[in-house]
Amino acid sequence: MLRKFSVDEARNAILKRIPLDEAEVSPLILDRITALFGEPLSPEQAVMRILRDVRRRGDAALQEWTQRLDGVSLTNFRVPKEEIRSALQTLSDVQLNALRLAAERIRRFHLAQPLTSWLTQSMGGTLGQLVRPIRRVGVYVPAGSAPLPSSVLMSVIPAQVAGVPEIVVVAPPMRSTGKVDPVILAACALCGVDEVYALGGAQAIAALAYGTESLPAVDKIFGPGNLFVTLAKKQVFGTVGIDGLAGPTETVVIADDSANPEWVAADLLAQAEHDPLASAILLTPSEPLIAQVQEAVSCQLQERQRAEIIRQSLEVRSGAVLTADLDEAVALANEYAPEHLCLSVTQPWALVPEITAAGGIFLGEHSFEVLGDYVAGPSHVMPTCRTARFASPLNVWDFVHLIHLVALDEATTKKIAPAAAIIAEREGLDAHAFSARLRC
Ligand SMILES: NC(=O)c1ccc[n+]([C@@H]2O[C@H](COP(=O)([O-])OP(=O)(O)OC[C@H]3O[C@@H](n4cnc5c(N)ncnc54)[C@H](O)[C@@H]3O)[C@@H](O)[C@H]2O)c1
Ligand SMILES: N[C@H](CO)Cc1c[nH]c[nH+]1
Ligand SMILES: [Zn+2]
Repeated sequence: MLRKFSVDEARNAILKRIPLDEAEVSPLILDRITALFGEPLSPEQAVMRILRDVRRRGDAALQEWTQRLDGVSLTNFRVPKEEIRSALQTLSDVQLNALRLAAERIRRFHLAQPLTSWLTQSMGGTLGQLVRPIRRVGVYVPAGSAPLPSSVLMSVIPAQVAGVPEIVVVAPPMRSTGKVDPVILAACALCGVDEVYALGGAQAIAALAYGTESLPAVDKIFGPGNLFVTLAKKQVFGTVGIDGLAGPTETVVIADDSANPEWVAADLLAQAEHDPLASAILLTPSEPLIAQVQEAVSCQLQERQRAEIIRQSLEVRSGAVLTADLDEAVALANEYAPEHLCLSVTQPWALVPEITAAGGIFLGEHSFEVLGDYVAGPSHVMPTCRTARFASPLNVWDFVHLIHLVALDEATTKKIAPAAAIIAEREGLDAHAFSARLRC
């Protein structure tokens, strides 16, 4: 059931339930942690334990955590290259063509993002910035409750467009076989990735960050994941870079009377099926629409295969909120800063100038979010947990870093060095001032 909230109720309930905040984590998750770890721990503490252990004991710890959390006993995590290549044969032509179409559109979108080094001679001598791809990156591909080959494409292709030379993929092993799901391997093969490890959760993030006997560390970690993956990325930041916190999916739909309630309901349920911690919120000034969407949700839910997950996520971080008007809906969305913001209103473009925080905006009923998940073109790896207030969706700039270049000529040096000396003296840094004065 999609519950109805006033704006104030929503602010005090669904909108403040950010899963990274320990107090807001559902009791179900805490119970499972207690069962797994033998004592009550916060998700953050549980993740810290796993990270420390992998850092200390390398592959032995990976084996133990993979057994405990994913239920399989592995001694070799690297997927043989031949297994990656032959996974392509497990796909039907129709599936392969769909992935190819997605890959092509994702590549074209990212090729349109300019990555430019530049030099200027306008400030005396030469100044500039060099764009350098990151040398070795790790891409996490979720597969705990569903294998997401689309996430391979959405991270690997921007990395390739940026010119990253070494791309490593990690994905949890399947409980049934201990292997990475062939559909994930097929997506890797399609992109030409041949370094893949059967590792999931916080243990995979630890291996990428610290390195183990079998997995050389990377420089930066990318990709979406559940609460544990996201907390692990947050905790290893500094040892390695991370793209951001692309955790449990969030969708906000702003709708008016013109919206099709069936479609709105379908879009909310689509994201709610990702995770019990996913968030699916309708913001609308239309009371009749809320009733119609509630009805459509209840009806569609009966047909959905992942109804149990959807039910949980509708309980925790989801609902329909009655706003005074569309302006209030936009203001609330800006406060929440959702990963996806869908505008099912007659004039979606009119709202865009007012939107200040969201991972991606989907305009009109024909730009529904599921297209963004797979085939629209932009990466579906997007900021969650209110980080869209300051973070961006995954893009080619995430895979490079800048190096500044300073090559001043003598005349310019003589002109500006005295100012450097004066500032240094005021800072009380005598050796700096001396160095500058020597050149004046
Ligand atoms: N924001 C984005 O861009 C984006 C994109 C795609 C998917 N997602 C999100 O990715 C997530 C995928 O989650 P998933 O669970 O299906 O797969 P996952 O691969 O992210 O996580 C599975 C792993 O979590 C670990 N784990 C599970 N329970 C644990 C526990 N109690 N303690 C410690 N570790 C535990 C296990 O090691 C397991 O391998 C969803 O939340 C989905 O919404 C986000
Ligand atoms: N909705 C997810 C992003 O939050 C991406 C995804 C992958 N597969 C299906 N959906
Ligand atoms: Zn999705």
